[in-house]
Amino acid sequence: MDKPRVEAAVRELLAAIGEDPDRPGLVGTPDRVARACEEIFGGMQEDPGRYLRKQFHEPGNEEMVVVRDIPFASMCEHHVLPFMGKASVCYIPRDGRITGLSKIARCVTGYAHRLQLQERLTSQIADAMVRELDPLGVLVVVEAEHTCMTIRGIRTPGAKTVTSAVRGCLKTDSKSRAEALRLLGL
Ligand SMILES: Nc1nc2c(ncn2[C@@H]2O[C@H](COP(=O)(O)OP(=O)(O)OP(=O)(O)O)[C@@H](O)[C@H]2O)c(=O)[nH]1
Ligand SMILES: [Zn+2]
Repeated sequence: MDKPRVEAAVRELLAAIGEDPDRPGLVGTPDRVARACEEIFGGMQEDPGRYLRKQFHEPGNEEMVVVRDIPFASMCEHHVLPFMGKASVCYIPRDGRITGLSKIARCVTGYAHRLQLQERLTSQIADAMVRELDPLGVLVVVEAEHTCMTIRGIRTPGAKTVTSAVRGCLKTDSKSRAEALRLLGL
């Protein structure tokens, strides 16, 4: 990220909305916003799938694993406003190829820290699981509230968007999928 350029843009935005960027309350704002951007968009400079490379081998284990309700905050690419919610990831390892549980949450956070669409965020998490673990199946469910729908526009606070991405046997085997959805509490 080009921090000086972000700072200049924020200063310009403040002026454009009719503010005085030099008033005492705002002098530090471009720097603060730029630092916030480094954090909020930090996932653009990394491959969040890399976290999943921390793996363990539990030979023969092909039992379902669920990490549920991982909180995240992301930014919608249409309005550059936050959308927040939780992601749940279910997978069935292939011959005991498992990853660290926290690494799944780190992967979610990494992809969330980009300008996103909820649908893309959901697919990217599922595809990273497939790429890094070659599991038998993956199901990702993301539920979020978009502030572009709550603080502006249609103004429907409480409206939730739910997206899913399904790969492998969880797509083809309805019994396994039903079990996954049960473990996800859906
Ligand atoms: N599919 C999808 N749409 C999103 C997401 N985040 C925001 N949106 C939508 O993007 C759309 C952009 O529509 P536009 O008509 O171009 O923008 P707008 O005039 O600000 O639309 P309104 O929000 O309806 O006022 C809106 O319907 C948003 O609700 C997302 O993650 N996925
Ligand atoms: Zn939006």
